[in-house]
Amino acid sequence: MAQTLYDKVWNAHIVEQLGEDTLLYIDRHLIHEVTSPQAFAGLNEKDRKVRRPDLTFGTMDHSISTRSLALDACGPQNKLQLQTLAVNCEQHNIQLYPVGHKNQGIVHVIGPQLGLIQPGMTVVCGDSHTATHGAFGALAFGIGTSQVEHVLATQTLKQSKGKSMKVEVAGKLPTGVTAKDIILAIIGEIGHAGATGYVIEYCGEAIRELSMEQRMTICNMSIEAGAKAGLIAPDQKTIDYLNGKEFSPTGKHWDDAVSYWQSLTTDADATFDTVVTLQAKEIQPQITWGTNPGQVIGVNQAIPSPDDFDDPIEKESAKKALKYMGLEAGQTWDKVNVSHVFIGSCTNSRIEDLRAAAKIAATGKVKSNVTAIVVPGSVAVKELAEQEALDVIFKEAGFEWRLPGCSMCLGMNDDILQAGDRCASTSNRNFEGRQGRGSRTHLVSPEMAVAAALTGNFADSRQFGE
Ligand SMILES: CC(C)[C@H](C(=O)O)[C@@H](O)C(=O)O
Ligand code: SF4
Repeated sequence: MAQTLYDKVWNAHIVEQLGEDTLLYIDRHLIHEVTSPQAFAGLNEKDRKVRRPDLTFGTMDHSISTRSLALDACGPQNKLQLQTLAVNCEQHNIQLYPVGHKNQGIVHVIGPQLGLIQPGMTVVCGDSHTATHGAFGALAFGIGTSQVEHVLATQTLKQSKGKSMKVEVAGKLPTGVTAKDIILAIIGEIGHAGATGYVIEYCGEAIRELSMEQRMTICNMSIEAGAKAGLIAPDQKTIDYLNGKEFSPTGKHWDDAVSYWQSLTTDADATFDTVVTLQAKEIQPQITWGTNPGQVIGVNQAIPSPDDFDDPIEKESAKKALKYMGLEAGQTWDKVNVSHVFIGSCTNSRIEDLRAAAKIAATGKVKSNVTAIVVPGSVAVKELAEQEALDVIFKEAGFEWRLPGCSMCLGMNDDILQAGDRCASTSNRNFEGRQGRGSRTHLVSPEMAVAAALTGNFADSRQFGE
């Protein structure tokens, strides 16, 4: 029978069928300080060992400071959480990349960067943005803390199979429009719960043309459309990206792996439960105006009115969102001033993001009433950016250049906004209070974030030219 990529990866990992559910083998388990302590406590209580410590990798990312390497820089609670991760990894023989290690960074940035994520793998992490790794054609999804314990103990996980959705982005993307704009436009189209219960496969010319890092930006936000996971079939770009990475296979293993990876495509006659098609040429730089990622419009569109929505729930939600965001129907983006700009997060903190941002930053200065920070996704990204002197460009333009971590994406450290602050943010969530109580988040691409920093309001990044 014809199979989708999702079917192929799923079927290759079935350990046992348990009624409606399936016990899946897990190839890679990533852990961080926030969702692992209770899982380890559970194991320790029952005197269990980690079944495959060699398949488990840890990093510190959420609760760390972006100004100091000291574990106590963000207070005793954060320090305790970080130390607990270190003790657990030590005790269970798990490779940890703590603050100060050359491999440290946001969990979804370091996994791919180290070659830990390969096509056809099952990848889990106690973190909803694990979907990022689907960019490699790996079935990757976030799990809860009790499931983290289950995977640590057994290297398996009970799952129910999702429905399949094909999202095709046809044709070529206009110049100056980015992967972030594609995924925001997709979520705008299907809604923030539009893919609930589905695994999405992204395809079409515009997706094929994206680099691996751009594909990660797309898959990263699958969860923001409600999807269980997002996938992109591996191709030559995937193989080239993985070639020579620290944990990539070598020699004969590499050749065998590559021929397996090349089989990981959806069969031509396979069918999906739902198909959505977008025309790439219609996508323009996107900005969220509301408090979920589906409340998004193009930079040249005016803020909508609740009356524009027929659905009573959407109408009400728009009304509430506009109030919270302090916006008025009909307002144009050039009239919306920002107080903060955040470039970072597992969506947009990789080297290509920083290069694209720096190119625009080089053309001007951050407005004096705007606080703008750049937080690289990992130590490796930071070092590469510094080799390329991107940090110099950012600092000369008036941006702060920070240490790697999740930072202002969710403010589990001291990078927090105050009530009423308005932030152009390259992250992935814009719900009420996400970056601090009462703060207002607008999700944008790195290019659009820099454009907002330089003008003090939202502006079309394409006007900054080549
Ligand atoms: C802290 C963690 C559990 C959380 C997640 O699962 O996504 C965080 O990474 C986030 O982005 O909100
Ligand atoms: S960068 Fe943001 S979205 Fe990504 S893992 Fe960290 S907190 Fe979650």
